[in-house]
This record gives sequence, structure tokens and C-alpha cells, in this order.
Amino acid sequence: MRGPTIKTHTDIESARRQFFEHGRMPSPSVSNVIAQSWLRCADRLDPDARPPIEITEWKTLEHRRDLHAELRRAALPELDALAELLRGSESLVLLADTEGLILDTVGNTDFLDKTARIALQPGAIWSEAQRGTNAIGTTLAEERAVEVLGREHFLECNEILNCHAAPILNTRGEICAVMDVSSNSRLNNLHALGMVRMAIRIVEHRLTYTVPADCRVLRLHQQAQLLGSYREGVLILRDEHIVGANRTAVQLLHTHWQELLDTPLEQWLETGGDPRASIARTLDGRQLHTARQCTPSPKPRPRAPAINDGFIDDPSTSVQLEQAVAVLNAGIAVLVCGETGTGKEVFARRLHARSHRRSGPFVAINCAALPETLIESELFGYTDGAFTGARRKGALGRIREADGGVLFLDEIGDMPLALQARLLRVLQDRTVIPLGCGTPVTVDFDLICATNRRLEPLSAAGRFRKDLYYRIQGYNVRLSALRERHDRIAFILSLFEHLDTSNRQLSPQTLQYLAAHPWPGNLRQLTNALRTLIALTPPGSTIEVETLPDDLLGDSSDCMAFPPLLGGDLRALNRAAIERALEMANGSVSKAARQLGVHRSTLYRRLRDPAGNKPHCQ
Ligand SMILES: Nc1ncnc2c1ncn2[C@@H]1O[C@H](COP(=O)(O)OP(=O)(O)OP(=O)(O)O)[C@@H](O)[C@H]1O
Repeated sequence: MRGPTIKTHTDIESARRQFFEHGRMPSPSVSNVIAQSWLRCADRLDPDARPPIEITEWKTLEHRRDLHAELRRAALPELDALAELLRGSESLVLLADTEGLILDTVGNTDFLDKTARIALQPGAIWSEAQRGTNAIGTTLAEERAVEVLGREHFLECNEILNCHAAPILNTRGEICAVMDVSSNSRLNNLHALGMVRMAIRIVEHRLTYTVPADCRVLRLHQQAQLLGSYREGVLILRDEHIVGANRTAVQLLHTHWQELLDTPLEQWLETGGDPRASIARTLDGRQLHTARQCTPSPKPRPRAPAINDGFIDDPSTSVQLEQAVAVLNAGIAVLVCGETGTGKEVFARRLHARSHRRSGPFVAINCAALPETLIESELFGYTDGAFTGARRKGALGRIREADGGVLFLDEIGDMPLALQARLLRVLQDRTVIPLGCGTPVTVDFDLICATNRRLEPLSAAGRFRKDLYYRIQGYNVRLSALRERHDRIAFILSLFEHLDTSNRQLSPQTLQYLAAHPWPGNLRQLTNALRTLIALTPPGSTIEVETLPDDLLGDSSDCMAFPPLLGGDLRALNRAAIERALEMANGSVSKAARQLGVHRSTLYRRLRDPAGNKPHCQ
């Protein structure tokens, strides 16, 4: 594994010359890992070739995703969190299986040209055999974390990427997936690999949450306060034999997986005859703090209704969604407005998934992030040799990529005026004229736009064309800011239940603070805050108000007026929320459940047990 990169382009260039022109091993200009990978690839690939990008069929991809359901549940929140950290830095976060098949990507692909965008999409295979030296494939070949920067990629066509990947290990120490951050090679993201490694530790820790019913969990660390955090070591025991572990436990015991697995615990730790002792000694005399989980790791609760592994099917927007589906299916454009982080893109994706265009593509374009010089070619495409540097076979352009599906124009309020005129023509005629070609090409798509700006004043000030404004807002959806939502307690509880897989609870006071916070970053900020609280709290315990970071505890003047919890009691609060919802729904449990954002069965359960208490550890 390598630390932060200090290689220069000149180093890589000289290594390439030594290897490809003179047939010499290039060390030390590139690492041995890269040199060995080049050697493996030289036998079967041509570095100048552009091998076709094969995308696995949708059905096969879905099948693979099902096979990795548990892994994806553990990893997707971290992919989201990494993408959030890298937001705006022309980076993409990927999860691939052990054959290098990309299962999921999160982030913005706008910085990539079309070919690379396709190559980095779910379903594409990035094994070394298919795509030469690359971070995913080479990580799998070397079974270690790998960075592949620009022209270190064996195939020249991949030189536009800097990639940083590391393997995710299951509790038997076997590689079960690879996490990767791929960025524009013009960026030198020295910390990307470190970020990937940290995310992987969290994922691997989460993989220890679901253990077989006949197993017990032993947590260990030198520092007692880290027990229960993702930084602890975890041993999975059956009949006092170690049948699984996380990477940290292996490191804490100064050993290797092969030596550790299926051996008796007492071969590694002395507990002075008391298996419940909170301090144990390693055989070389080091002291470790330990905690036993007295019952098997809790099974994940039934999840709140969600689509696409991560999003609450939010009842307060479900009516808007139903209407928007009907409107979009009638060929009318939908405009989604709302502050940053209110879920506009999520809404648009759900709209596409529900519409009659669901089997067609969903093409998202961030109008604020389009590079000025490339806007036209990027959107409208170009023909063979339309301009210097144009690809030999031309390019479709993003609008034509949306043919048969949905075109999503995000941040439409930031689209330059000149482009607005051209877009208007496309929308009126449903044709595109690629650069270098006088002939219009018909294109068939439905349109969803989103903005966090108010378009009316922009249009009054002459910064947004009125005719375009009227064309894009056939139906207007306004997503409320979190602070405006009356159902925010129910929403916070649903989101929390969805994110937490290990029976943690929010104390009434914590919930009160969360509900009273103004959340300027809306659902995005709330999701990240809940994830942090979950990471900081041991499975099965209650998140107390002391765990809240200062900015959430904040100055009370930052907080919204929020009625105090009735008697500070979560039971009473839940009861009040349920009663209010039932009242508004004229006693219909289904409607009330939808209003509260919980499943009907959850509402029945809560009616019996309003605090939603879970079984306790005996
Ligand atoms: N219905 C939902 N359930 C759970 N989480 C959600 C939901 N909608 C949005 N989120 C969370 O909020 C994040 C931001 O959502 P999204 O990107 O759609 O917001 P946006 O309004 O488009 O933001 P921006 O205007 O900044 O681009 C998501 O990544 C997700 O974590």
C-alpha cells in the first residue's frame, strides 16, 4: 500500500517509455504494483486499443445486486457519505464485486466524456483482464489497496482518470467487494485513498452486525471509549472459538486471518477465568478493553418503505409524486423546486422510476456545472470532425442519450441565456441539430427540471427567458424545507430507523433537539447528522443528547420554536403524533400511516407500544 502520492507526470511518462518502448521494468518511477500489473496486461492487451465497453444486462446486474444485498446495505451509506465529501470535486464513488463488475456508483459524471461515463456505470466490468491496469481490477489482482493515476492505467484511453481503490473484507478475511474513488486526472486528490480506507473500516464494522444466531460477539480495543465505535475490533465466537473477525481485531491481536480463524479464544486472550471480564490480556501481555454482546447481534428491523436502497418513500410528498407521474405520463414537463438538499433529484429519479418511461434512460444534467466551452457539444452532440479534437465517430450529446427516457435538467435557473434559446427550440421541436450537421434529429423524451432558485424574479430581471419558464413548468412541485414540515418528527424517526440496522434508539431529548434544529441543509444534512450519531453510538444503545455535536445543540436562538415533548416522554410524543395523524385521516390507519411515513403494520405496532420499544438484551 502506498501513502499520499508524490509521483509526477514526468516520472510516470519516463516509466511508460522504459516499459513500452524499451521493454524494461520501470521501477522506481512507478511502484512495483503498477509495474507488475503492466507485465500481466502486456501479454493480452494493446495499450493503444480502445476495447469495447460491455455493459452487463440489467437483469444480470439486478441479480448480482441481490446476491450482494447485505454488502450493499452496509456499503451504500458510505458511498453516499464519500460522494458528499467529494461533492464538487469531479469525483465518483464506486462499489464493485469480486469480478470487477460495478454494482453502484454515486456522484457526478459530468466531468467525464461520454465513453468514460458509460465505462464507469453500473454493469461495466473493470477486471484487469478486460480494462488493463486500473484501481478496481488491480486491487482484486493484488488483494491490496491500489492507486492508479492517469497514465499509470495500462490503456491510454483511461488516462483521464485518477483512481483509488481498496478491498472490503468479510468477517472471514476474504475480499467481498472493492470500493473506489475515481476522479478527473487533473486533480491530485492526495487523501482519496485514505478516505476510501476509512469508509471501508466503517463498512466492515457494519458487516459484523449480522452474525448467526448461535454466535456471540466480543468487542475489543486498547481504549475503552472506542468500544462500540467503528474503530473497535470485533471477534465473532461460536462455542468460544473465533469464527469471524474484523480487520481491526486481527491487527489488535498482531496476527493474520489464517492463524486466527477457527481457533479457541483462549489461545489469544486471557480473561482470568471470567469470560465476562471487561479487561483481557493478549498473550504478549498487552491490555485490551473488552465487551461481550450478551445476545446475538440484533437482526435488522423491518425497514421503512424505501426504494433504491436508501430513500424513505416519503408520504408527505407521495401525493405530489402521484400527480407528477400522471402529468409526466401525459408528456407535460415537471418543475421541482425547493431549497438545497430537500430531495429534488431523489424526487426526479423516483418520478422516472414510476413513469411509463421507467425502462428508458434517466439522463441528469447539472446546468450549473456545464463547462462553458463544451456546453453545445456536450448537450447537442457533434458529427465526425465537427471541430478540432472531436472524436472520430462524433458524439450523440446528452439530450439524445435521453431518447426514450427522461431528461433531468438540474439547477435550470443557472443555465446561460444563450443556451436557454437553443434549449427552447429543442423543447418546442423535439429535435436536436448536432454541431457540424445541418440536419435536425428527432428526439423523444419527457422533461423534469429542478431548481433551488426562484425563477419568476430571475425571469422578471431578464436572466431567465419567460417563454422557457412557461414551457418547463407544466406542473410545479415544491418540496418543503425540513423546518417547515409538520411531520418532521415522524420523518426523523423513519429516516433514523432506516439508517440504523442495530437497534439503537433516540432519546426523547435527542429527538427534541433534532426536531427543533433549523436544518439549512435539509434532508442531506439530516441524513449525514444521523449517520454520524449512529457511528458514534454502540449497537443496541440509546443516543443521548450528549452525543449531539455542538452545532446541533447550538445556541437556542438558532433553533425553531418547537413544542416541548409531552412530559419529555417519547411514548407520549409518539402517541400524540399518531393521534393527530389519525384525526387528520378520519380514522383511516392506512392514510395515517402514509402521513407519518411508516408502514401500516408499524402504526398498528406503535398503537400497541407507542415508544416502539425493542426487545432488550437479557
Ligand atoms: N425521500 C428521502 N428519504 C431519505 N433521504 C432523502 C430523501 N430525499 C433526499 N434524501 C437525502 O438527501 C440527499 C440530498 O437529496 P437530493 O440530492 O435529491 O437533494 P437536492 O434537493 O437535489 O439538492 P441540491 O439542490 O443541493 O442538488 C440525498 O442524498 C439523500 O441522502
